[in-house]
Amino acid sequence: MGDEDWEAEIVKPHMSSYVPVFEKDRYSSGANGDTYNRTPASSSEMDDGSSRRDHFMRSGFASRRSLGNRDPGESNKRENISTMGGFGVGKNFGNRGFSNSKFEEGDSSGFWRGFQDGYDSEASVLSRRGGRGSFRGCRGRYGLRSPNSEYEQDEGTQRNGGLFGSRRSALSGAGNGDTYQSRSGSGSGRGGYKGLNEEVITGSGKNSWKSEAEGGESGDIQGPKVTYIPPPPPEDENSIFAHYQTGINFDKYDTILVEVSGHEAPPAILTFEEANLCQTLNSNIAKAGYTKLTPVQKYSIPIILGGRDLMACAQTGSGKTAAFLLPILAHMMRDGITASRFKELQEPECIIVAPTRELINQIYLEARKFSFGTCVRAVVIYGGTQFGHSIRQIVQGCNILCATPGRLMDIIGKEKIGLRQVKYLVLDEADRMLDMGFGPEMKKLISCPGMPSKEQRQTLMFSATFPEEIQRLAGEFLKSNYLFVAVGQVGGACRDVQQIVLQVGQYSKREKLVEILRNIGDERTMVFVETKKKADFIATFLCQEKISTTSIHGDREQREREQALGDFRCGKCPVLVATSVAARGLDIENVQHVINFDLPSTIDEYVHRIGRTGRCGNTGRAISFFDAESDSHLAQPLVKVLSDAQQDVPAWLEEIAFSTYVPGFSGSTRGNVFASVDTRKGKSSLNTAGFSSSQAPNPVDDESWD
Ligand SMILES: Nc1ncnc2c1ncn2[C@@H]1O[C@H](COP(=O)(O)OP(=O)(O)OP(=O)(O)O)[C@@H](O)[C@H]1O
Repeated sequence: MGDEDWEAEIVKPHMSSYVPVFEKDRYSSGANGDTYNRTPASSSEMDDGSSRRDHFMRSGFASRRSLGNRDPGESNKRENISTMGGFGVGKNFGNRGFSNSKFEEGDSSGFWRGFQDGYDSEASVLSRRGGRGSFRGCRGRYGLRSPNSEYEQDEGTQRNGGLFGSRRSALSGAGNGDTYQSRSGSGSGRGGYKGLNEEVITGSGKNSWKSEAEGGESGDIQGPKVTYIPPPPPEDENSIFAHYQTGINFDKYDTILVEVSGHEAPPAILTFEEANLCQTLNSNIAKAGYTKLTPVQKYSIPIILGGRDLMACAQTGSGKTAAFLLPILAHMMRDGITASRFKELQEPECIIVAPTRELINQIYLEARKFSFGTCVRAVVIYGGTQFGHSIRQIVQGCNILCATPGRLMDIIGKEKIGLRQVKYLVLDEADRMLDMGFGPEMKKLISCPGMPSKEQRQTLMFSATFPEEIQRLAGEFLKSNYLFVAVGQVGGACRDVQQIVLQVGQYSKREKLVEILRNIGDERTMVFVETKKKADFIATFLCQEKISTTSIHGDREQREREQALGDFRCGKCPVLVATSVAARGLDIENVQHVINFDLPSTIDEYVHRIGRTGRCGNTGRAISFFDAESDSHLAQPLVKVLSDAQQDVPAWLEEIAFSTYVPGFSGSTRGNVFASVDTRKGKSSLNTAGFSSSQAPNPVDDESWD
């Protein structure tokens, strides 16, 4: 089958908005590509299976402390993969996929294999390239990713920036054309490097964060100008307050154990009335359909109202957004905020940052909802949209600025935002915001001229996962007496999600996926894959199978991303194929199923992904395809997550976990199943409001896992 035939064969009868572009050039670029040699992650130091199992059991497999350990040996091994691959034998996608096989052919020799090989080749090529992305490692100690991941490719490019070097500087300085964006085309085609999950990274030198603005969004790397202007948010009250129903398990939230650590935590509140919010806020809360506080709200609201810094960790879908928005708005109302008006330089009182465009937009809509009828004006700005549009939104007035990091830094560089008035800095998905991807940007933000010091502002961090390393980094942003709220287990999966893990080899995945989706029928389903190309491929494949599907990933234009999300939300396309860009935060009504076609590289991402279902007391189901060849490093943490969420653990998964178990590592690497609670421990005082209570300080050691 020639290239033309291939293009003709992709029939899209059920595609609405999703129009993948299969450019032959893109897929034949693997001519010199090298194979990524998947390395089984079992690297136990023990030879004998039974003694390994004994040791495994003795070492307390069921205890968090042992389970959380990631094998550094494995980490090293995985780090080296790209290097190995770099000298491996190349396979050409074009030859194997297009020329020799038809799309419908068997998995082992057909397109699928060709796609995989071509894809892997490309990843290897990227990771080998000199200068920018020459060596890829794990995300510090807490970010193992397979080398073929979208994230990893980006990460490799930014790695030269060093742990807290400038992501942008690192990208822009090299000046060679051998960049990710030069390959990936559409979504990042405006010339900027599309960093991590979402941002366009441009610029050069020490003031590189100014360049997106000054260079008309393309900075010093040439590319088309971004002209996309997102549609305005709904104006009618019904749409603003549209919400979905809490589920049958909403009341069970009350039984979740909550721990607050840090000194002099204010007592939790049990009702909205106790929060003493102003009438307008109360009315908005009622219109939003909130009658009862969720646990994270019960604890966080009084803490924030009391002016304290906060790090809060609560399960996915349990209302963290309102937990910070409501008290911030209450403060603003109480302090008598001045109504926004047109000014060239706006000085917002609150800045909220989140890692992805869709998520920050969602937070903005929530802020707009809760501030309805007040003089507080929320504004959202994010990459992939016309820069001038962002500026126009801001100059009209801005009390709460919701932004993705890249666009925020650019707008600050353009001097449209002054930071002197900032009283609240919120990092949603804070562990993501502080990791090596966005950490440098966040550090720059807090050291920008005018930004009040941490003593003078209130800093709030929220996530469902909080690795210990990240908690330690967070200290730089927070006052030393910050409070730590842990609802349930830090990093634990939501119990309302039924988790099923199936052992499926990579060449059987498509067939299994179709089988499952046919059984599911029209129920909304998110299918997660590891790479952008695979997202395109699987979406196309499903459409060809007559399953209405759309896709979202970082190579799609922002317009397409929003259209895809819209089509999924309204049910026009009940299947959304997504990369990690959609793993965190997205709150979409009626997502009944999450399918991990590819498991993510870290257990945290798994927790976030499956949290797209089973939200707000509703139930959901997550099915994960576990490929023993590539996913064995996840076996241990997966067993832990499953058992802690009281899910069935397949015997075969336990076996793999046994066989890959390596004793003797302390629980502090990113492979941890969970971070412990508050890394400061020893200052712990549990809540006094009825869930559990203990004033006894805990020693700072691994025992804090329990
Ligand atoms: N007290 C409440 N009563 C009813 N619904 C609520 C309440 N609090 C939040 N919700 C709703 O629950 C849903 C999930 O909330 P939210 O998106 O804030 O969760 P989250 O904890 O931030 O999740 P994630 O970890 O995935 O980001 C939203 O639709 C929100 O409007």
